[in-house]
Amino acid sequence: MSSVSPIQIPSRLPLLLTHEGVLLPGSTMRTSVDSARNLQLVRNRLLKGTSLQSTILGVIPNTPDPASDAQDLPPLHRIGTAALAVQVVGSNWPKPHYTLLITGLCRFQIVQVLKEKPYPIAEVEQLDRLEEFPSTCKMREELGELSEQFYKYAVQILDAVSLEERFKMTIPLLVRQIEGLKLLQKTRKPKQDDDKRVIAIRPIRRITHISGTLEDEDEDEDNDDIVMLEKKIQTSSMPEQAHKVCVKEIKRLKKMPQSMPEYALTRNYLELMVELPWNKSTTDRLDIRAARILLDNDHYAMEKLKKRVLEYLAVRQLKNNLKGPILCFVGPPGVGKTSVGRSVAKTLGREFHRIALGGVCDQSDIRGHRRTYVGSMPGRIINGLKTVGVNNPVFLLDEVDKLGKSLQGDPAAALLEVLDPEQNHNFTDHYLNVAFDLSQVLFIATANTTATIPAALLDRMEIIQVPGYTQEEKIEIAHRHLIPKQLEQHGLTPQQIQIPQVTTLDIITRYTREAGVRSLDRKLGAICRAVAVKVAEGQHKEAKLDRSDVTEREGCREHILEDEKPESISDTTDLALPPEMPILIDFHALKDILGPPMYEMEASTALVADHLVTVVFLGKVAEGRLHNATSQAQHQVPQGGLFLDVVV
Ligand SMILES: Nc1ncnc2c1ncn2[C@@H]1O[C@H](COP(=O)(O)OP(=O)(O)OP(=O)(O)O)[C@@H](O)[C@H]1O
Repeated sequence: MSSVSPIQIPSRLPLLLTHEGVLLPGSTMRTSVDSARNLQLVRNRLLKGTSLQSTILGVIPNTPDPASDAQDLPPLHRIGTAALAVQVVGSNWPKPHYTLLITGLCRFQIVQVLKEKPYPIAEVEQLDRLEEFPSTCKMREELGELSEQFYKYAVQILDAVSLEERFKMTIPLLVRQIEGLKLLQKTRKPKQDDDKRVIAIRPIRRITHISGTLEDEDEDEDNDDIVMLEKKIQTSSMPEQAHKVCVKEIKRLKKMPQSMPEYALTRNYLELMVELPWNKSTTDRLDIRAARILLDNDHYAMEKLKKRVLEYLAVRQLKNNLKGPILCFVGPPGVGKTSVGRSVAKTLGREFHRIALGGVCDQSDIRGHRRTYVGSMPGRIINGLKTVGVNNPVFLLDEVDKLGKSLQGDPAAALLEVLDPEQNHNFTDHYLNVAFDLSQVLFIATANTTATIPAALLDRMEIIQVPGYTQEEKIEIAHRHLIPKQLEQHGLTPQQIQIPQVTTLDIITRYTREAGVRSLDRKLGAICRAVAVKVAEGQHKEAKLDRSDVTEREGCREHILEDEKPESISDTTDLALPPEMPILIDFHALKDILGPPMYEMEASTALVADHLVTVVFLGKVAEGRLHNATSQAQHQVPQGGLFLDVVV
């Protein structure tokens, strides 16, 4: 018991009759005042009275005040709460109305009603010691507040004057509350990433801190991620310098509020750092004989290129860790430069990554942006390493001759550091801001011409010219590589389609004009698509001419009479017949699929058969066309004839 003498409430109290909610000692509630007696009470006691005593009211629960004061006072609840009116807010519209903010002080019991009008006044007996509430009775207040929602129980709690009795009443209510929360948790679906620890912690959190539970869960997940990230940093095999930076950054991240924009930036940075293949590499398969077979299998002709690539690989086999030259394949489009690069990666058993440099005019594309920039990210080299996941891939720098220049710097200058074997073991991307060792990466560059490659870059590379193909080479490439690839892509088999060499020659001479084979490949794709439709529809009628007929007609196709023409692929008149295999692609089928020929034989090459010496004069033409025209002319010179190629 406290030695301080208890505060006494007045022995006569004006009564405020309420029927919504129960005010318990120590709690605060807002109550609406709109009935006659209660309005009188507010006007006379609270709005007119100025002493502290005039603000103390007796709040009687469970007793509705009649609408008019002409009616008798209803039977009053025996026990009430003495309350302090803290705030009065009122309005006269649409009818007089007040809202009171009242704080419960202590219980009292009505001894006798002294007056009924204009508002009831009663003689009361104080039941609680008033000074106990703020200090020792905190528990009682909390228990009271928690059970406020249960109106009927609240009235009973109010009636329970002795502390023991009050505990007896509130404990079952608390147990019910806890059971309810447990049930709620069971019905919630557990998240996939919830581990046992999280589940074990959550029920406790819910009971102690019910509001904002979802936010807590999000925070938990984020914290778990950071713990994982920290573990990854500790176990990663990054160099010491990078490790130090990561440790510093994760310390900052832990202290940072998640709402800060820098939080996401730092997190992304650390995630990249742990993902990078600092020490992860593939083992090279350096078998020159196997490499030769693989290169020969993948590419027809290109002897010079293949020879140099094999030399390069042989030196690598003999001397590991070669700081050799960077190979740069230069040639017209579609001659297989990229494709050879891919084969080199395959022969070495390394990962392959292509970096298209065409149109790149900002040096941060190569070297990344500093982290202070909004939307900063690493450059293409570091991105490529993250994609392949090893530190010794084959990087194909495609189209180095198409690098641009702008106010944002010269990307070619940034490439100098990447390609220099003396410097690239310390390559520093602006985003990472720590050195990454690129010395294990095998760089191969491709270009269409050396004319536009910056001199400093050209100086670091060994140029290997890849010339265009002759017609014979193109026919071989088509039949060995392109047609089987197209058939496979279109789900066709050699039993369903037959493309004779003479047709291929027709495509090469009449439908394409190129040094490489890309257009040829596209035309073959178009043929395969058309045949795929026929095969799928089952509406094809076999072309009636056999292969010998085709050979006979070579050179005099234009003179075939209309009635002698074989039925073409577009003839679908006889729908009842099943398709007869294989579908032969002859000149007429070609015309149906690809349309009329785009190029006719050039006069200069058509006439060569009659002359022993042919001179081809060519003006200013593209490199690819020049080679193509000369190779066509060379092809047409009869046995024993002399071919003279004069370029003006
Ligand atoms: N000698 C060859 N043997 C087999 N296929 C070839 C040969 N030359 C080119 N090809 C095929 O031609 C296609 C185009 O080749 P690729 O993309 O490598 O050309 P490119 O020279 O890199 O062209 P660009 O300069 O436009 O990038 C590929 O499908 C490739 O397989």
